Amino acid sequence: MTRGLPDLLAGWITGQRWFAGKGHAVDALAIDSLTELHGGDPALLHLIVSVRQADRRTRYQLPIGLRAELPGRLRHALIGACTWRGRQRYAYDAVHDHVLTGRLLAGMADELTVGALRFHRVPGAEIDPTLRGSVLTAEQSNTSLVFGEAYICKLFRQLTPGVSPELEIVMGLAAAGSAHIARPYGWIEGDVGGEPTTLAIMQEYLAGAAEGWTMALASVRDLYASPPGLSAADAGGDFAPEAFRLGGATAEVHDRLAEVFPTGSMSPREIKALIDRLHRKLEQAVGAVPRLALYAGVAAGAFDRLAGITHGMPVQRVHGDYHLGQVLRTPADWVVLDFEGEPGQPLAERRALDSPMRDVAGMLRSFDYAARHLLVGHPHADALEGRAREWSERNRAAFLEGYAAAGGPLTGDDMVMLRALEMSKAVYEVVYEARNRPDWLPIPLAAFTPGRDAP
Ligand SMILES: Nc1ncnc2c1ncn2[C@@H]1O[C@H](COP(=O)(O)OP(=O)(O)O)[C@@H](O)[C@H]1O
Ligand SMILES: O=P(O)(O)O[C@H]1O[C@H](CO)[C@@H](O[C@H]2O[C@H](CO)[C@@H](O)[C@H](O)[C@H]2O)[C@H](O)[C@H]1O
Repeated sequence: MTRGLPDLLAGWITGQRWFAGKGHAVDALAIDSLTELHGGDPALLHLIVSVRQADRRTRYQLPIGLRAELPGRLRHALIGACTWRGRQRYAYDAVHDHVLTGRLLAGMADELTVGALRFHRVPGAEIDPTLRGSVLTAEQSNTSLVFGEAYICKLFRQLTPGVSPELEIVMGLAAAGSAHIARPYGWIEGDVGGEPTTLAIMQEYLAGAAEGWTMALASVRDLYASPPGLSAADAGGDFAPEAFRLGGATAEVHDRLAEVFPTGSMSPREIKALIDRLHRKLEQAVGAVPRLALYAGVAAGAFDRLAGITHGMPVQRVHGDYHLGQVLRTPADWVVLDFEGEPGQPLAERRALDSPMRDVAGMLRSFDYAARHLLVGHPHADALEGRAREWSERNRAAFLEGYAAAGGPLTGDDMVMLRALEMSKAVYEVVYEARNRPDWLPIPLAAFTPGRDAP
């Protein structure tokens, strides 16, 4: 059997970008399920493992390759040597081996069931099983494989039992003919904790598209390099027209989501519960990042102002983790990716109806990130601070204008909700950056400026 494999994996998993428990020791790693997707040499094992860290248990999906000899092209993916069925094998991260990832594509094309894994093809979609897969090199919470510039297949790393909100939403929006999503082709499902669970989703790969984050950064760079005194509007590469258009696309996506999925209203009692929840999350975040205590009053004030909303607020399905890295600009329009909600949150919370301001808040935060991230470690950061603020405010305003122009609601109550949710997102980001990119911590901390109201 897999003697030694759990130990090998426990040593390796903590170093992976997608590992969510950074900063805490791994007490134990157990293999919950093992499916042999391809026998022989190379072999492909599909593992679901549980990682125990103090009182928390997190499940991860690991496609593992096994070979008697490891070719040079796979050295970087090596996990270690182990014994498999009495033979010495090199275990490695199989996502880097196109010979093995082809099995996933073929599984979806042929709608196979292999052991506990069920491969699905979207009705009417044609999948070419011969395309070669390669790993997308992006800063990601998951791992995506691009097959021949035609499809992109996202393998969820951290697993939460249940159908992924992303699959649900992409299928719903595709059926409704939304122009703002990448067409779905297939998905992989397995049982986790006794529940059918989405393990991977494959969509159309938008080969020529530019990421919103990259476009925004190019614009910020242009502004920083322009002569002093030139405004963001006059410097080359102004992003505001794109921010306006993105606001419009966001309102259209919200509109479609409200059409396809249930909607509701958040009562004043539920708003009170939301205020309590936001305060609780703030306290937890201060526990995790004590420096946040200095800024917590600004966030708490914004949360408390929600009590002034006396008529309730409309709620619906939303994106949940909306930022510039989740939108792609194709020649035609903006396309929205990754409807997963905040990674690591319980599934019920990620699927719950919420204020569409949650997404508007996420994107406003992202404009601030884009403006400020080049200042991290910059020798002239203080001198550029004013320009960062100008860029951020200009693009935040343009986004809101585009949102409102396309029918997105932005009443007084919406703005109060927006401010509270923006503060809540910044609190989340403080914890996220402390764990993943400590150098970036000043970016979300700068959000807690007293009296700063959206935009
Ligand atoms: N359909 C697509 N076409 C082209 N690139 C894509 C597509 N979907 C995702 N990407 C690229 O992959 C990156 C990560 O995708 P995402 O769904 O956000 O993964 P994660 O949930 O792991 O963050 C995106 O930022 C984008 O650059
Ligand atoms: O991996 P996901 O895309 O689902 O989201 C997580 O990682 C994001 C970072 O890649 C993080 O976003 C934060 O950084 C972005 C720039 O890299 C910035 O545009 C976002 O505004 C900021 O929140 C996201 O919060 C996290 O959930």
